[in-house]
Amino acid sequence: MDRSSGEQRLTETAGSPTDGTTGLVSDSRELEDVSFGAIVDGADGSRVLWTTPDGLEVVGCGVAARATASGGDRFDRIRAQTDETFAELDHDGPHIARPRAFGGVSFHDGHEPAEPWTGFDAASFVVPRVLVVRSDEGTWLTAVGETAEATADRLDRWTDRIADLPSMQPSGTTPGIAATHRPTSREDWADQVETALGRIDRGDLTKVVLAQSLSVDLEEPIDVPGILERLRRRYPNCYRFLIGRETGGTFFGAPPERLVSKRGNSVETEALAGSVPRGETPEKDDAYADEMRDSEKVQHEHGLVGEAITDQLEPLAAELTVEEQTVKRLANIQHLRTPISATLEDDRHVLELVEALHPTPAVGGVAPAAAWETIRDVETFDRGWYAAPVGWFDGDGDGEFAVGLRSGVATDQRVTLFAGNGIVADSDPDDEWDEVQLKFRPILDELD
Ligand SMILES: C=C(O[C@H]1C=CC=C(C(=O)O)[C@@H]1O)C(=O)O
Repeated sequence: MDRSSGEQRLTETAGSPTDGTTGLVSDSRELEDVSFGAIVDGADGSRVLWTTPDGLEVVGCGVAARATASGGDRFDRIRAQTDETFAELDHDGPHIARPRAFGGVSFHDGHEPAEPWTGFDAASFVVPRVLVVRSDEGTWLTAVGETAEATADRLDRWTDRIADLPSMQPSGTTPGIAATHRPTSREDWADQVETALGRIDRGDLTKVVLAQSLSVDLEEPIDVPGILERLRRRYPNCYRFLIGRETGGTFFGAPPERLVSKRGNSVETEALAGSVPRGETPEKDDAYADEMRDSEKVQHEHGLVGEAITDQLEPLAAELTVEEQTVKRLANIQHLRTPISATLEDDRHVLELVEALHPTPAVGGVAPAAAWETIRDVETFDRGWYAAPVGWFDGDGDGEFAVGLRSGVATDQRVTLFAGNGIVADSDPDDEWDEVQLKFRPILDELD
């Protein structure tokens, strides 16, 4: 371990990240099992964690290459930078352990990083210097450096550091809540929903997702890896992510919703919209689920999401399948879910699909421009990276993105949480308020 500072921190600061014009070398080594929480917990500087409901887990530390962009062409600009990085990157190791770029984009393309989003540009990805990947193909350590020697040296140092870490990381204790602040009061919310309903009534739009933020002052510094470990146990069928910046905060969450995954020409996505609580007994649980399935309002709200996704994918797909609707049950809430898969007509980068799909009406609305305008007009906080794509891609343009929901951005002793709900013609402000509060719960419950 690097103990030069006197602390047992895993720093990865040597050298400056490449801008894509100098080549990189990466190499991998198989590891015994290791606590991913302990790696992230011990890391200083840039760190990422990504886990999927189907069992892929990745942590990354340091920055071998970085791509940032803002404005309407941010996706193209990220691609241009990372295409160059990956073209110059020579990987020696199994495919599962290949270097990947992790990051995300902001909900609005005009985003400017300001508190609590300091450090989070409108689009930003890093290829970490060190990656640890766990899947059914084993656990692998990958190091990335400017030369074969630097990479081999990094691989040796990190093998030793990781061997010193505990193989089980305690999942920690809650930090305690000192105070909460709501930029959106109940009255503000009722007004915002009424404004949206007025626009829906006028025919400007049919659906808009309105959101709220909730700032929480903590009694102790937050332990984000510990919270994510506890969320793993309580929400096993959700993604989990953490994006920590050298300066600025840590964005993290446990989203239930896949935006898109792409491997070769196979694409998987889903419509996830419509919410009811869990029942206290199996009978009440089923009754809520039936109520959601039978609700014309919820089916309308859900159907708009499926239609928008298929409209976006159809021009790119040789084949498109909309599967049967199901109910996705999480520990505290149930959602309507329709899986959608496609075979692409031509070779595409996953970022092209992300750009085409974001924002789906599960977080934006229909028509998109009118929904966007309504969100900008009525919301009283900065969405930042909330409800926006977060995930990874590789040098082949394959990758996976979740929607950054059930999420928050943390700085030392403050965390700002976000949650929203779809508003359609029959929405009632009080019911919508209650559903939004349910969506704060996954992280809020881990704070106190
Ligand atoms: C906007 C959120 O949830 C979306 C995903 C599932 C169900 C939703 C709903 O019922 O409105 C939302 O579309 C959020 O969690 O902040």
